[in-house]
Amino acid sequence: METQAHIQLSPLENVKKAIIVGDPKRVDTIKHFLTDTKDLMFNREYKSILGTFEGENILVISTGIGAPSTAIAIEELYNIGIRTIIRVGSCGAMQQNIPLGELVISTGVVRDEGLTKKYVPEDYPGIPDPSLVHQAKQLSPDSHFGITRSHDGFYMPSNTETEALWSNFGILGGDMETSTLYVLGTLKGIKTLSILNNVVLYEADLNEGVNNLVNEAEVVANGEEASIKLALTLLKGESN
Ligand SMILES: O=P(O)(O)O[C@H]1O[C@H](CO)[C@@H](O)[C@H]1O
Ligand SMILES: O=c1cc[nH]c(=O)[nH]1
Repeated sequence: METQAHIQLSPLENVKKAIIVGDPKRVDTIKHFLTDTKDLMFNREYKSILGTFEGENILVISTGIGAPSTAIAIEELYNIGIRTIIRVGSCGAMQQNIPLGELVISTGVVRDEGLTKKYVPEDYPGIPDPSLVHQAKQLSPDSHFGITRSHDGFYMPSNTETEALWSNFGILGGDMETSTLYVLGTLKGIKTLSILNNVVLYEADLNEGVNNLVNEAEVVANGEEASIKLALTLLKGESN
């Protein structure tokens, strides 16, 4: 198989599981949790490494921000033989009871972006692999499980109103890649899950306990670490 145009990878022997992240810097963070690591490629927004977690080979790659670059990554990961993908991402909370650094695990997603509508009609659901959700609930019962929303416009003037609308329907948090992962995953037969670390409180829910910036950074970093450990443990248990 030819090297894939954007991720610049070819099939890797005995590598069928991947973690995707938006931010290329998070690839380096995850590297600390792996052994036998090898830097692979860094082309455009796609930075990749290979490593081992408790005997399991794991590919880690960044997608950049948003649906189009994520779809390219997923298509090309599929082409090189990846069949389970967990997103280790960040989100903004859409409920006031979700503190910074707590995990939101998406059990379904509102497809409020443009790209997946070009693949399937709007009525098509965005859902993860049910067995990964089940295992995540057992491993991390205190995480927030529920529906999330993926969007295209981080700085849209209408964001406050749009988020209030979806918050009233019980949506837990927002990111920009989960819907792409879930829709393409279902279409292609890739097992998927999205684990999101909350980095932004909903509305003005800033309480005094987390008002200190240093403390906030630490709490968010702890959440990121928890999301990485959960993803790696889930991938290790996967029989794919
Ligand atoms: O932290 P990552 O994984 O990039 O995820 C979130 O952060 C970015 C926005 O700042 C978007 O990509 C959003 O989905
Ligand atoms: O508020 C946020 C934070 C991260 N990602 C988003 O899409 N929104």
